[in-house]
Amino acid sequence: MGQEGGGASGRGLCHGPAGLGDEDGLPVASLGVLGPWQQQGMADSAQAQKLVYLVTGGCGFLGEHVVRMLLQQEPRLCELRVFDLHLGPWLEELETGPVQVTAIQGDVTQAHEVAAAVAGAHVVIHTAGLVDVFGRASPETIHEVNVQGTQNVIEACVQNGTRFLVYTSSMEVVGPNIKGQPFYRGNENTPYEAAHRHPYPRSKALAERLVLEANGRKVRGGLPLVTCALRPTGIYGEGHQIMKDFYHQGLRLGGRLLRAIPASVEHGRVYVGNVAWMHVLVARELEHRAPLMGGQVYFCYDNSPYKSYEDFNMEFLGPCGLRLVGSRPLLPYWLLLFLATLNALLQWLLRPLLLYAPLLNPYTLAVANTTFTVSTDKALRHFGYEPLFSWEESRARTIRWVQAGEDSTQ
Ligand SMILES: NC(=O)c1ccc[n+]([C@@H]2O[C@H](COP(=O)([O-])OP(=O)(O)OC[C@H]3O[C@@H](n4cnc5c(N)ncnc54)[C@H](O)[C@@H]3O)[C@@H](O)[C@H]2O)c1
Ligand SMILES: CC(C)CCC[C@@H](C)[C@H]1CC[C@H]2[C@@H]3[C@H](O)C=C4C[C@@H](O)CC[C@]4(C)[C@H]3CC[C@]12C
Repeated sequence: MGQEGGGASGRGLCHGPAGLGDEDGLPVASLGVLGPWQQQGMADSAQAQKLVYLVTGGCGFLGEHVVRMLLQQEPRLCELRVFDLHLGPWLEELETGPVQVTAIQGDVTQAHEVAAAVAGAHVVIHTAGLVDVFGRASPETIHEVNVQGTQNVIEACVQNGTRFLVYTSSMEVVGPNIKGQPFYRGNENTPYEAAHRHPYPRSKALAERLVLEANGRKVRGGLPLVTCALRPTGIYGEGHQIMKDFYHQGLRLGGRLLRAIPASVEHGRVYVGNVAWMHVLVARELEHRAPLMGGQVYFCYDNSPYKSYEDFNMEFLGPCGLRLVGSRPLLPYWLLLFLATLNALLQWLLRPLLLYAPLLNPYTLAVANTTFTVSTDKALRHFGYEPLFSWEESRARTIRWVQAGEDSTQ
């Protein structure tokens, strides 16, 4: 991918918020996008292309879906900036088209890099984050990326006159909490004691609070910032690495996975395409419904069935040839907890020598073993959200992706 110095190219075509100028300083690469079908859609639209969007973490699992969804579903898009620590090779596949796609390699912990990327953007969708519940990164690093990174994004919006900020939060901002209390098909108003010890949910909760408290702050030019936060449950779909890990583990075990969690424990899941669609809709509607939506949180939901983590995975892994052995957990809970604790101890002991970060640890066991599901229509009431993909389609797409055996989401 070619890289350019200086400000993001293509901005001359789009007008920044309140006519603010751009800043220089980041390595960027401009990529035209949109297939012919999308271009047709644009031609049909009477709306002028004028908006500049920035997606942080745009090369991650969710971020890539948000980027592709914006290109398909946001006809007013003029420039789409994709900001990530690691730019994905798939960006290169995007062809020249009416929307300018600008790839920006940058780090959210570096305030000047974020400010340069935000300059001239109308809307920021902040999905970048360090998703680590396995002890791969230090608590300090998780805090720096998730909390300081989010603060940098907010300040960049304020400095640059960018008025609309959508933050990808997480269900873990609420729970499961350290007491392992169930949250059964709750909504945004369901009382629940949100108490965290783990660095990841703690960082997401702090970052979410920063975003919500920033709602109403005056940005450059004097208008108020409008923010909101989306809280996905466990996301699945094309690009979901943990699903692939379970698939390969099952293949290694001769086509079997061993049940560890009771089937009665419900774990909330949502299809990545619907999460992306919800981000696009929120970003679009924030301007018109600022008094209603500003400072609000929304769980991300769709029609995926309520099941245990393992039973849900079998909806995809079953058709790929795997079998879940046991109608009840094959190991007693106390033994699983012992193994999880042993893993944590080994991680700590081995840390000076190597990184030992298995999927099973006391925290992941608690999350998988505690009912946490949502049932709400807040997003429908506030901004007309309905899932774009049915459960059948979400399932079929995910199965196709697991079977394809590649890492691309397409
Ligand atoms: N995966 C889930 O089930 C889930 C559920 C709820 C919420 N979320 C949230 O959704 C967001 C995206 O998660 P994901 O599952 O796509 O994770 P991911 O790791 O696939 O994507 C995160 C992206 O952020 C980028 N990033 C990390 N540190 C960065 C930095 N310092 N500067 C710039 N970019 C950086 C990564 O390179 C990556 O591309 C995260 O904020 C996460 O907390 C994820
Ligand atoms: C006990 C073992 C059999 C299974 C271990 C599974 C474990 C790795 C899974 C279970 C639940 C998963 C989390 C859940 O889906 C929701 C989220 C929220 C999101 O913000 C980040 C990812 C995360 C924590 C999932 C990580 C993997 C978990 C813990």
